[in-house]
Amino acid sequence: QSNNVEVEVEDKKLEDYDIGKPLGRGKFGRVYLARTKKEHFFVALKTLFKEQLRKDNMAHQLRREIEIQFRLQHKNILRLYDYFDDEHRIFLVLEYAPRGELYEKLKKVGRFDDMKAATYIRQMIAALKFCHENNVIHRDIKPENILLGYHGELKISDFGWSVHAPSQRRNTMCGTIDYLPPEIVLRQRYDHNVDIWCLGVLTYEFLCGRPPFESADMQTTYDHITHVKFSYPNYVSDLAKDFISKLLIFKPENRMQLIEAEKHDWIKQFAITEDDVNYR
Ligand SMILES: CC(C)NC(=O)[C@H]1CCC[C@H]1Nc1nc(Nc2ccc(C(=O)N(C)C3CCN(C)CC3)cc2)ncc1C(F)(F)F
Repeated sequence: QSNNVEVEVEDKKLEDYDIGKPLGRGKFGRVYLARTKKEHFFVALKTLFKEQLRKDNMAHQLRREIEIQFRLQHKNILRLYDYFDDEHRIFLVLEYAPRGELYEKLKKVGRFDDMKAATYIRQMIAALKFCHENNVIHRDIKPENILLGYHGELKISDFGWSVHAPSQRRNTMCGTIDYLPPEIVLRQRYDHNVDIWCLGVLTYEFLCGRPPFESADMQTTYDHITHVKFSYPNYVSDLAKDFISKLLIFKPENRMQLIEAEKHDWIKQFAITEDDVNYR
């Protein structure tokens, strides 16, 4: 007969961790470097105040972030290992990204060259393909949501805005509108192609140090987005322009799909893959 082995999965709790230095502040709470007492495994501990979440009506969004990030396991998607709560706070046990925030790097150097940008974009394509295969739209791709792993590899995070495709955004937007595609600005139905548009905006920002539709006031930004009105600085290579112009297309169904994007010459010529790096 089968000997039913009781697998004892102990739920992690706050006392299972040594709390280290604060890594910074997230949208809804502080983030600390932490380490499991038993395995000495480093994690990022994100603390969220229940009162704050309730006031900002963000509990459903947090539930969705937990459900999605807990399930999606991919090397370019920041892992959510566990979550638990106490009387006033919710704790997310997230993957620690040792090389920090990508937008810090971008701000420090101003803009990336073709090789750096294409290497990051190739990893973003892999992560988005995985999300879309799992019927998840991220909807909030931007440099602020990208962290860097031990080897400098890209890790997207912050699935707070992600949903299952297709959907209609309910919550009001917070933060920058630079990354919004026309169909969301015009409050129409949208699908996974919103992430393709954001990939174009992200590529442009990597190469130029600012997003393509950025302007002094929101109304002008809206108009530039809905008319797809943008121009390239003269240092942007022809291959990069060709790549971006196939993503920033008004009609969602006319945008280049991820399987074509990963085979585009700009990626093939400039992206550095692991095989290029690992010596035979
Ligand atoms: C995606 C989301 C929108 N972003 C966030 O949540 C942010 C909000 C706070 C920090 C970050 N969250 C995370 N950060 C890390 N690693 C990390 C971050 C910053 C540094 C760093 O450069 N400093 C401390 C430097 C050290 C030097 N001084 C000068 C500046 C700060 C080094 C490593 N791993 C996991 C997370 C996560 F996501 F799991 F919580």
